[in-house]
Amino acid sequence: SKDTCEWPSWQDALTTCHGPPSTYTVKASNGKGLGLFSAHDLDVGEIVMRETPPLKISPPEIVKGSGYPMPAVTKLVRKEFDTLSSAVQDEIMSLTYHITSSKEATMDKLGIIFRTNAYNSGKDIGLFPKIARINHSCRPNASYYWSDKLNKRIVYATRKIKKGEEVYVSYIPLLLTQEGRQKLLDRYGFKCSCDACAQERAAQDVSDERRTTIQKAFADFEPQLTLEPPRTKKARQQARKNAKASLQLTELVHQEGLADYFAKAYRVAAISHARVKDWKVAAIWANKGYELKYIEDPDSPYTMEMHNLTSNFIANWESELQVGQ
Ligand SMILES: C[S@@+](CC[C@H](N)C(=O)[O-])C[C@H]1O[C@@H](n2cnc3c(N)ncnc32)[C@H](O)[C@@H]1O
Repeated sequence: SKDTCEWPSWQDALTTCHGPPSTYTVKASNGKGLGLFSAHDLDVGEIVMRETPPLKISPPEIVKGSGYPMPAVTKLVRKEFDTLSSAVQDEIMSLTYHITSSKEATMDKLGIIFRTNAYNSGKDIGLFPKIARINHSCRPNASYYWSDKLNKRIVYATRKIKKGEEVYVSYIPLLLTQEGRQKLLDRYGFKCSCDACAQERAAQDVSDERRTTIQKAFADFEPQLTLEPPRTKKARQQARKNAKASLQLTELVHQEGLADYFAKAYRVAAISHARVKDWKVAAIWANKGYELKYIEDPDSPYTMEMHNLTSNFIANWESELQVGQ
């Protein structure tokens, strides 16, 4: 029997196939080499795939200004690679890679494959040959995180994904203009042709403007995200302004479809409303943030923070209702 069964015919195959249905297929993606496609409809938070890295290294020290030293990384990777089965070795050697200079053409291809496809995974750097087939989008429909506990990288839907739709993650921070994003993607050796980058000029300008505004708003909010109540009249006025602006921020993030930043915006809205003692609205946003983060990792510090804030705000809201009775 196979480990997984092909979707959508897995139901017919149930009598002969004892593995779970496969949740994705890998096939050609227009202009992007191979890509990963969902084999069925996925809701927000549903898992696309989970993968244990067959190859992991504990990285050497970073050289200031130039990152990890390639010769040392390659040596470590080669040592681990030699212990793998030939099937896994072949899978790794079939991954795409990007050479950044003519000097690199003579270097060990394995090191370059590792650089193009590996991810930080806790204290180590790991290679995930299946996840490595996921292409980049500047408006992705999936995200991933590393679970130390499971020793797996987990890819999950951040927006609804239809059966047959390509799954995308982001390789870079997304709160940049199209030009800024392309500069970062140059390192990966491709011109991005995702939905967000392929828009016509006018729509592109609107999108650039939104991302720049969102970036600035997050930075401006950062020092004000404390639960300390405002003491002076001026500070109270500012806090009221902030509460309003936080709703505009969540709206902008939604308009731009940047699901990776939803939870961050909800946190800003929750804390900003708590500072003006609007406990009801604060509790609603904190709970929305909690639900999103719970999907990703029930035990992460962010999830815990949102859980504590939600219960805190609800308690305040309830005591306010009792006083009002
Ligand atoms: C980690 S691999 C992703 C899987 C790859 N398409 C393959 O065939 O193995 C990264 C490479 O995929 C291609 N790629 C990923 N996202 C892309 C995009 N949005 N537009 C064009 N090419 C893309 C680039 O060649 C990039 O170097």
